[in-house]
Order: sequence, then structure tokens, then C-alpha cells
Amino acid sequence: MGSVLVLNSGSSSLKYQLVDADSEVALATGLIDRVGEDLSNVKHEVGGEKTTRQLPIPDHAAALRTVLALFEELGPRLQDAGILAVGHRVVHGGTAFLKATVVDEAAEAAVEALSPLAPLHNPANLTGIRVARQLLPQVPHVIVADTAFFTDLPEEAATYALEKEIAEKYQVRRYGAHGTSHRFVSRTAAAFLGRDVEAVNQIVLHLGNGASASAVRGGRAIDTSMGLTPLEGLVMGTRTGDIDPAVAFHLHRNAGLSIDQIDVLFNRQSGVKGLSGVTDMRELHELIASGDADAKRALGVYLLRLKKYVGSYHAELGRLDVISFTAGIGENDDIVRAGALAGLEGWGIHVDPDRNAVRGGEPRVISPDGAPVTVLVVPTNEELEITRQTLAVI
Ligand SMILES: Nc1ncnc2c1ncn2[C@@H]1O[C@H](COP(=O)(O)OP(=O)(O)O)[C@@H](O)[C@H]1O
Ligand SMILES: CC(=O)OP(=O)(O)O
Ligand SMILES: [Mg+2]
Repeated sequence: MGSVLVLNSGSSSLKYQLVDADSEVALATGLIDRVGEDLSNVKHEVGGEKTTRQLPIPDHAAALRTVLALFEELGPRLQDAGILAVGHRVVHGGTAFLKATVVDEAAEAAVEALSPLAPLHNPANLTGIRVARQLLPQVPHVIVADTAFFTDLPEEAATYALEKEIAEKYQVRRYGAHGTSHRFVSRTAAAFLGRDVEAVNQIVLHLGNGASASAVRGGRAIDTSMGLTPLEGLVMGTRTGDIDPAVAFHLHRNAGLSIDQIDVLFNRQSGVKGLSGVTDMRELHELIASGDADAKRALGVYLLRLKKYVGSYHAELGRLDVISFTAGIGENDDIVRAGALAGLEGWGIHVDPDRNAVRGGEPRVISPDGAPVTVLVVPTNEELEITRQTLAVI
């Protein structure tokens, strides 16, 4: 029938997949990680052939040019794959993209208008949309927003205790992010366990460079840690996560920092990087192994925040059946998985060290048999979820 090309710009990466519409098999996949650092890994896999190179990729526009150069090379093979549509991840969809939406000029303008609410993402998402529309003008382009899964959050979870008129006028509420992943992982977890998603209460921990937690009851999100923007919640690669908002007033008044400088400080210079000097969890573990005290403290702060969210979502859900770890850190880092849940055994939450040490790309159980809460590692596949939603709308 044909295929869907999906572009997913993360804060530290650009991922793409060309997915066969019938079989859902990825015909081509690629990942450019560590965007903005000295050297990025550029990995492509096309028809089983893998290539990996290390190149300096200063920003998302450069990442996209690298992918497009490959597409030019692949030209004839891309034609064979018969691209039916291009699916675009957009992180902040605000109230404009409550479900998958075909791109037109107004949609592009809406993505741009929402950029201040996802400064590390929407500008890159928009670049992707513009460049891809030029390259593939004949097919529909579809936006799937991270925020869409959280459109129906219960009012109490979506509402900040902020003066009502101001909040309404400026649409200040919890929008969440990573929703495409939370939706995919919660459904995949239920299917993997052979259970109906309607019957399961879950916590999903999406731990990548950006990180978020969600509480999902019967397939519906009832709370999530990201807020008006993807800054709130867990400690992230470069973001503070939860912080007393008065820190901003204090720094503005006493350190003379402007609002824009504080925005950059909270979004790009804080989190694991701000505490330790490195952004990547692998490097943080290396520093800890070398005896670095700041790195050790950074991991402690990261894990405590995670545990707080697990506890509060457990309380919100009442009964907890499943906890799933996903994304770059959640899928690969057994130290973080064990550390986040350590001490919660009294609540029926256990991690089996041998199972936790197993690596691999498939969903797997890491709790012991018979444990009251099933702990899983579930590889996310935002690109497949975007493919499904794109095909549904075209
Ligand atoms: N083997 C690994 N062990 C620990 N952390 C890893 C590993 N591989 C990747 N990561 C972490 O995953 C992060 C990237 O996750 P990913 O979900 O791809 O990020 P994003 O989509 O936010 O750009 C890296 O910054 C790194 O910290
Ligand atoms: C919303 C967000 O933080 O996304 P990512 O983790 O892909 O940067
Ligand atoms: Mg991501």
C-alpha cells in the first residue's frame, strides 16, 4: 500500500522512521543523538544495512539536513516505498492540536505561535515541517502533538491554583508532553501482559533527555508531570523540573537575571547538566565511578524526584498494577530503574536484580514473579504511534 515517513525531534535528538503502512515494519530508521554537543552519532538503518558515523551536529536544522541528504541518496528507493504521508511530532499542541491534524498554513502558524511554550522542541518541529513539505509537497503532512493524550486530564490535575481570570485569559493549564509515548507504552504494556487496558492502573516513566511521569487509569491519563511547558516535573538532562517559582523572582531581583536569561537557565543549563557538568546519564555514571561528589548528588536528586512522583501517582491511582520504564534512560539504565523504586517494597513494588540487568529491545518484566506491582521495561515507539494516527487521519 505504501509507507509513512515520521520525523521526531527531541530536545537532544532527531529520529526518523519510514514505516510500511500494512505491516508496520520500519523500512528505514535513523537516529542523530547528542545534537548540539561536540560530536553526534548519526545512525541509519535502511533495508537491514546499518551505517554509523560521528559528525558535529550543532543544531536541529543541521540534523534535518543530514537526514534529508540521506533521503536524496535514497531517492529512487524512497519512490519505491511509496510515501503516502509524512507524520510530524509536535511537542506543544496547546488547544490547536487535540488530535492528529493535516498541516496547512494555519497549522504551521499555530506550531510557531506555541514555540515559547516548548522552546527546545517546537522550533525544531516547525523546521522539520517546513523542510519536509518543500521536499515532499505532493503528500499530506500530519501533526501528532505530544499534548493530545492529556487533553482530557481531570480538571483537578489540569488546573493550577492560579487566579482564575488570568489562567483562563492566557490558557495557563497543565498540557503535559510525551503523550504519544505515554499512550503507546501504556497500551503496549497492557497488551504485553495480556490484559485489557481498561482494567489496568499504570504509572509510565518516560526517561529520556526530557523526562516525564504519568498516571494512567483504564487507558486514560489522570495526571502527568509536565505542565504548561515541558519544564515541570522530573529532573531532566538540562531542565530543573519542579522548582519553587520564587527562585525566578529571587534571581531576577537579586542576581539581575532577565526573564529570558532565567528561561535559558532553567531549560538548558540546569538539571543533571547544571548539577554535574554532564547531560548524558552514561557520562554521569562514569563520573560517579571516578568518585565525583557532584555527580553522585545529581543522581540522588534525580532519583528522589522520580520516587516522589511514583508515590504521588500511586496515591492518585489508589490501586497500582503496572509501572513501565521507557525512553533512552528508562530502557537502558538499570541503576536508575533500581534506584527510583528502592525502598518501595512495602508497597508491593520490587525490582529483581537479574531481570533488571537484562538488556534488549522488547518489552520485559523486571519485577519478581508474583509481585503485587508488575514493573516493566517497554521500549517506546513514538514513530509507530505517529504512523498509526497519521494513517487514521488521511
Ligand atoms: N545505555 C544507556 N544508559 C544510560 N542512559 C542512556 C543510554 N543510552 C541513552 N541514554 C540516555 O538517554 C538519553 C536520550 O534519550 P532519548 O529518549 O533518546 O532522548 P530525547 O528524545 O529526549 O532526545 C541520553 O541523553 C542518555 O542520557
Ligand atoms: C517533551 C520533551 O521533553 O521531549 P524530549 O524528551 O524528546 O526532548
Ligand atoms: Mg524523546
